Amino acid sequence: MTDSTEDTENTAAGQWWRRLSTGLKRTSASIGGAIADLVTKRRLDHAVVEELEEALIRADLGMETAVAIAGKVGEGRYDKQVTPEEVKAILAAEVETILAPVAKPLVIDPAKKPFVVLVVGVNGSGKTTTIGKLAARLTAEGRKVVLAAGDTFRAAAIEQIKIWGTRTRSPVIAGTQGGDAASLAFEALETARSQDADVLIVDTAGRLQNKSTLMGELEKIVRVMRKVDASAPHAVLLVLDATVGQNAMSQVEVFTRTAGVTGLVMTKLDGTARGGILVAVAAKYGLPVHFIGVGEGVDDLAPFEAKDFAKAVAGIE
Ligand SMILES: Nc1nc2c(ncn2[C@@H]2O[C@H](COP(=O)(O)OP(=O)(O)OP(=O)(O)O)[C@@H](O)[C@H]2O)c(=O)[nH]1
Repeated sequence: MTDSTEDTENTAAGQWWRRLSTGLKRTSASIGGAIADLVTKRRLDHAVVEELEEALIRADLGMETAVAIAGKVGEGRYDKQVTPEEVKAILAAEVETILAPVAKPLVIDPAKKPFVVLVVGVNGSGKTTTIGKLAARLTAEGRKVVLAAGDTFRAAAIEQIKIWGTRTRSPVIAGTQGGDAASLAFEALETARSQDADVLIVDTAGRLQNKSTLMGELEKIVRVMRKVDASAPHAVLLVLDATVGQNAMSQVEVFTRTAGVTGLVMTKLDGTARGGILVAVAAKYGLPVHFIGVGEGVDDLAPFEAKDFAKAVAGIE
């Protein structure tokens, strides 16, 4: 590796770190503020540990995780003066331990051509934006991507996908609003195959209010695509909006049952003080987390990295 490549990589990594830590400011400020308030002037005691537990629960890390982490902070430190930095370091280490096993890249198997990625999630969770960002990333890596505007429920979603298609020079297979999503997915897979595409990304509607319709529609999309490729879809990504907090848990439950989710993307971590929800989801479900989103821009989606995320949540610079 030449020096200049190394520089570029360092800069890119540095830029992402800034985006991530800025994006997670609301979460880290809430936790960090609580830690500073709690331990700056007091020796560690039961009450401090309990208050820390509460701060972690408020940041949506989940009851069990919050209790476990606060317990770790207390271990062997009662009646001692600890610094906020020490507590943040323990917090980051514990969060990293929980997240490391789930931080897994989305691996595009070149033997599957096209590699079919089905994207599911409730309305407004950020599916379409994530698909656009993902298409940008994959095309930048030299892959040929085709997009399927399978959220036929909303005209705006179809338009949005088309814009991303133009931006990333990816063909978009789109029907009309109210059209049949499954036949669109079928047509998209045939087209992607005939165009020798590497990846097909399929958007879907996410009307959670009617679970049986949702289930029926997703099952139909899968069934129909399997007529073209019996192994499709090769990845089913569930897009979760971090701002919904604990509600994300029930979404994971519904979609894993109905859509055979293989991995998660968590968006809008920049818009909430409760980014700890990612930790709670990881601790409970153990599903791979592939990407996180910290903004609306094309560069605001990055592969999920446990150590960086843990440091950002704890507010370590
Ligand atoms: N701040 C922030 N906004 C995001 C992020 N990801 C998506 N958004 C915004 O969230 C809104 C909803 O995103 P969409 O991509 O339209 O969501 P969707 O799940 O496709 O929604 P439907 O088309 O209604 O199913 C848009 O305004 C996006 O710009 C993120 O990581 N951070």
